[in-house]
Amino acid sequence: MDIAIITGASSGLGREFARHIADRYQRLDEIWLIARRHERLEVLASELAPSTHTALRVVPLDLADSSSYGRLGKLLADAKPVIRVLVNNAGYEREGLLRDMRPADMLAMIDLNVKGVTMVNRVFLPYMSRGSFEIVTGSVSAFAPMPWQAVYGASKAYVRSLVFAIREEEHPRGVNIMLLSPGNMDTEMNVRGSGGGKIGMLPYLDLAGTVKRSLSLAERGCGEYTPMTFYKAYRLLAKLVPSTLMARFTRLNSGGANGRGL
Ligand SMILES: NC(=O)C1=CN([C@@H]2O[C@H](COP(=O)(O)OP(=O)(O)OC[C@H]3O[C@@H](n4cnc5c(N)ncnc54)[C@H](OP(=O)(O)O)[C@@H]3O)[C@@H](O)[C@H]2O)C=CC1
Ligand SMILES: CC(=O)[C@H](N)C(=O)O
Repeated sequence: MDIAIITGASSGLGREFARHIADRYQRLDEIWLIARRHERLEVLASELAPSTHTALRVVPLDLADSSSYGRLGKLLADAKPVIRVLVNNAGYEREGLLRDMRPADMLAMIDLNVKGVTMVNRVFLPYMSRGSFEIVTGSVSAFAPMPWQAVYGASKAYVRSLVFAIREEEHPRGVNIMLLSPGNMDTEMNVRGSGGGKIGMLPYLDLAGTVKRSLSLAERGCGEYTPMTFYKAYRLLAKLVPSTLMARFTRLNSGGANGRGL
């Protein structure tokens, strides 16, 4: 049985990936939609069902919760699928001065963006084989230290390092892993116009275009995709300039520039 799996499918970028995957890979036997909000996933599955022959499986799980990995392992052991497409996308973001942040928010970012993204790989990679590919959603926030997004940025820097390492591990057996590093997207996490910092004034990506291009690049074996010239230039700048200076630059563009600090 050939399947695709999308984490964080209940909204934003993940939901867009689910729509495009259902349309683009009509020969899949199943698409598994994972997130916490069960009803949202059911609505998406019923929206997609009329236009695809692929079965849609709703898998409501909290990927920050360690017990979920065992439950996924059991599902996989029962179904014994070949995972053709994996979109490891679920993520959580809260901003603020680290010394003022709610510990629960900080832990939620670490538990999902670091532990969850890692364990999704551990659980699913053994079921991928030659020709399969994975897209992992990082962020431009990984390129340089981000005051007011210190934990989030660091969690995405972890993702970036993890992806490039396991990409090499998987390359010999023909499984491609691609890091997608988006800039601003108008989703529940980052509703356009809602933030106080200057980061919200930076360009927003087109979700459909980002998803289409990500899928075609990952199919072709690409390792890294940062949409938009603006964010590609920022990636290059962050490579050339020392991190301590970059952090000063990113502070001026963050919530801190407005004294927001949440
Ligand atoms: N929006 C932006 O500007 C940017 C976003 N990103 C990254 O893009 C990815 C997608 O985010 P985006 O679509 O923007 O935001 P959304 O908030 O719209 O989507 C986040 C998704 O992750 C799911 N999720 C959150 N917590 C958990 C959890 N504990 N277990 C399982 N699923 C969870 C949510 O579903 P549910 O609540 O139902 O569990 C939802 O489906 C994230 O990794 C984010 O960090 C990167 C750069 C910029
Ligand atoms: C560009 C951003 O700061 C965004 N909020 C993100 O999630 O990385």
